Parts: sequence; C-alpha cells; structure tokens
Amino acid sequence: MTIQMSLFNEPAPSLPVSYYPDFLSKQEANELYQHCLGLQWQQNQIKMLGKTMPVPRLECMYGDEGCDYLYSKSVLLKPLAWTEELAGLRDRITATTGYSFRIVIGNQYRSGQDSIGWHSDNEASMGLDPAIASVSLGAVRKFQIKVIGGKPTDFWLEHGSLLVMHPGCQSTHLHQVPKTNKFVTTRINLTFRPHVGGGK
Ligand SMILES: O=C(O)CCC(=O)C(=O)O
Ligand SMILES: [Fe+2]
Repeated sequence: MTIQMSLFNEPAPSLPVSYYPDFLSKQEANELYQHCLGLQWQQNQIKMLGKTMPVPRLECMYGDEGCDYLYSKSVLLKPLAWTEELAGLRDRITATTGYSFRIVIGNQYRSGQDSIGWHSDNEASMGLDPAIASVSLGAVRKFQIKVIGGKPTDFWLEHGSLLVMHPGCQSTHLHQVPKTNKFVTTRINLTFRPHVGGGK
C-alpha cells in the first residue's frame, strides 16, 4: 500500500534553479539596459551539420583576460575588459548567490525570431558543474527548462530578474529561449559564468 501510494503521490521534482524576479529595481534595470545596448555586439557564425549560418541573436563577451570561450566547437568568444557596470553587477550576484564568475556572455534578441535552441552549457572551460547566473533586461521572453527526456517548465524572464542555474543543472537539464511569432521588442540577457583558464 505505501509503495503504491508513493508511486502516485511523488511531488513534482524541483528544478535546480532559483528565480529572483525583482533582483534589480526598475530604475537599475532601465539604466543597465541602456548601458548594455552600447556593448560591442557581434553577429557570429556557427557551423552546424556541415553548414555555416548566422547565430540567431547578437553576442558579446566581457571577462578576465585570457578567458576565451569556445562553444559548439565553432564560435570563439574573446573577453573584452569588464565595464564598471558589468563588474558591479557580477559582484552583486556573487554577494547574493555565493558563486564566483570570471566571464559574462551577452545575448541580444532583436525580435521574436532571435532565439537559442535546446542546449546545456557544459563547455569544459567553465570547469565541472558550473553555476551560471542569468540577468534579463528589456522584453520578456519565455525560457524553458527540462530534465533530459522530460517535459519543459516555462519561466517568463522579466526585466531586471535573475535566474540562477545551480551546479549540476547543466548535466541533468536542457534549456532554451524559443522563437515566437508574437511581436516582441529587444531583450538582452547576461550570463555570468566561471572559467578555469586565463591569468590570475
Ligand atoms: O537568454 C537566455 O535567457 C538564455 C541564454 C543561454 O541559455 C545561454 O547564453 O547559454
Ligand atoms: Fe544556456
């Protein structure tokens, strides 16, 4: 009886993430969004299944010297020096979460047609089981996360919010920001990450 009950009464497994909808005040989020619009955005190319195509969003990376980041075996990001604003935000996230970061990757979604497909961030350059902290600015987009082989859970990542993917999340779960045909204005996302290379 108890065995049977436990089969049906299992609570939904909790996700290895924490969400802080009001991490930044509206004014802080507005100011940071303006700052981020002026970052050095690039249109990178990605090689997939033997084809080269534009990454469906703009990207930039800031961080400690020498912390190069290669993903999908084809896109190489080289860190620009931290801006005061990004370094301040990094330190604030560390104070809240206890996690340390050496790079931040920016994604700019210009419209609903910009996106990032299902993936996990498991590049060896971040070390084993990285904690990744993600700040969202501008338009609200749907972020989906699922255990590999499972059903997705949706988060609507608000202007000024912080989503933390805890250590282990990248080994057990996938996440994405899907395309949408609804009209959406620009969204900027900043993912703060550890890095095992570079100086210091
Ligand atoms: O834009 C987002 O919220 C997620 C970005 C992301 O998953 C990534 O840069 O790896
Ligand atoms: Fe990701």
